[in-house]
Amino acid sequence: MAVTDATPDITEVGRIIEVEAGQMAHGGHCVARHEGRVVFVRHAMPGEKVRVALTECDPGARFWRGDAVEVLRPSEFRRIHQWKLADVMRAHASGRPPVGGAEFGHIVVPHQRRLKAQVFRDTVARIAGVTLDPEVCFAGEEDEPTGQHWRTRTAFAVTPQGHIAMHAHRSTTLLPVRNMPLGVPALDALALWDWDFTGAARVDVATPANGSQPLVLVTPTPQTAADEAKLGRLRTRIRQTANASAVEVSTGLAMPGPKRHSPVTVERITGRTWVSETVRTERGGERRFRVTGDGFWQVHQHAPATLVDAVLEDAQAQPGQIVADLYAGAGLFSAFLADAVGPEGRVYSVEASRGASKDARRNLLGAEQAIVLNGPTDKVLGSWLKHPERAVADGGLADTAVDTVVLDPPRSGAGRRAVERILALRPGRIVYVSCDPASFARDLAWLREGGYEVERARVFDLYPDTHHLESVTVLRPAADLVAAPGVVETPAAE
Ligand SMILES: C[S@@+](CC[C@H](N)C(=O)[O-])C[C@H]1O[C@@H](n2cnc3c(N)ncnc32)[C@H](O)[C@@H]1O
Repeated sequence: MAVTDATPDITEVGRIIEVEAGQMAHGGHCVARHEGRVVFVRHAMPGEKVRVALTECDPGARFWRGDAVEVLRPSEFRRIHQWKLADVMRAHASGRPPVGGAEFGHIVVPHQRRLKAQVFRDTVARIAGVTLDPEVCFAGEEDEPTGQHWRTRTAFAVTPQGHIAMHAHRSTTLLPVRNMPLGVPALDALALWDWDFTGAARVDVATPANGSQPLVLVTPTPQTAADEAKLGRLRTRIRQTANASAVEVSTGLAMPGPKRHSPVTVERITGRTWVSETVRTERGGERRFRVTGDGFWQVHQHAPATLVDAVLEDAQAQPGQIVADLYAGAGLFSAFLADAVGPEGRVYSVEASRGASKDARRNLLGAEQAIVLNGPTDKVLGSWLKHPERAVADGGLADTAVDTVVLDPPRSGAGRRAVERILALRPGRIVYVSCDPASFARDLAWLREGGYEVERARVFDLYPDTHHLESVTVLRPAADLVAAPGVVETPAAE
């Protein structure tokens, strides 16, 4: 059943064209041409000949979009999509769109990784003007996993009838779901498809990788939030269902603040408003973290340990050094970096979200060398540059230099101002963790203009069956570097 909330204002949607799929591009689509026009084709693979159902095809548009719904000449790396609702072939045959979020499910996993590395290389070369040859890594120990059962964080929309659902790609169409194969098994065990979420707009689920108590966080619709009787009914239904559940589960309401950017308030219904995560690393030992309901946590069950090991390896933090961990969330990297620099060193854990900084303070308890600074990165760095003498007790640098900057910004990247301020600190090493190759490439171009060069780049497949990728790149002042193998200048796009 598809619940369509809006009809796109496009002509000829659904028309079938035949194309040869070209390179995989950032965003998860192959670039193809039809009668001189570029068509972005999802669910295809480079080199395949496919029939495409157009999903956006305004006659005046520079490019169109479509889904490959029939394969005339398949790639040797194609497989049958393992998630029926996300499989475009079966969806098309039953007259509905596929759910978004598993657009690489038709590709065998090792080839998904090759394509992600190629997308990273192409995007960085086009935007930053440098060709990086990244090492390709993945999370966990499987050599050739199915690509499923890895998500510990999942967000669902809610239909007007109160059922959890997912959106079709670039659409307001809601598709109710009865399983979520990318989720860890604990997600299916909750059977959220049988809960009644009437009055809710969104449901966020955290199913911790260590198997501890999951948390279901329900965001009411604005109408429900404004009506105490409706909100009360939603609360009661959630409490009764959670209490009757075979699985012990925490539940809460995520209440938006009065203004658009006000922080969300998490109200407990059952259990607790946070989850516990355990991160077992090779380089830094094991630590436990507390993450409040709406706070950021890496999505893949093995991502926290994988990224901590990568950051520790690349940062090479030494006892007594000063490290700035920017966009630090609940203090994941800060905690391990604090152990690496020891009591003589210092780690500044800089994070904009108040809730995440509160978690970071708890997670870093006992590490006197870790200083949590709550505020936007560019503002914190701006105040360091303006008042370099400010005392450590006041969040300042006390006239000391920053040895290493680790940054892990959101999808939009760090942006010009933050990059300029990182450059002004002149760290000996910058470790850039990114989940978006385009914003990373834009920031990288500025870092290179500022005199830094890439020493090493790695692409991590932390989002199997999707087009998303994570990268970890180390930069050092160009003067300190002998040209790294596999880094080649390419002309940047205008
Ligand atoms: C990709 S997450 C990384 C969190 C952490 N490094 C981890 O791995 O758990 C990005 C974090 O940046 C925070 N953030 C977003 N904009 C920010 C800004 N301008 N300054 C500081 N933190 C910001 C978000 O709240 C989020 O916690």
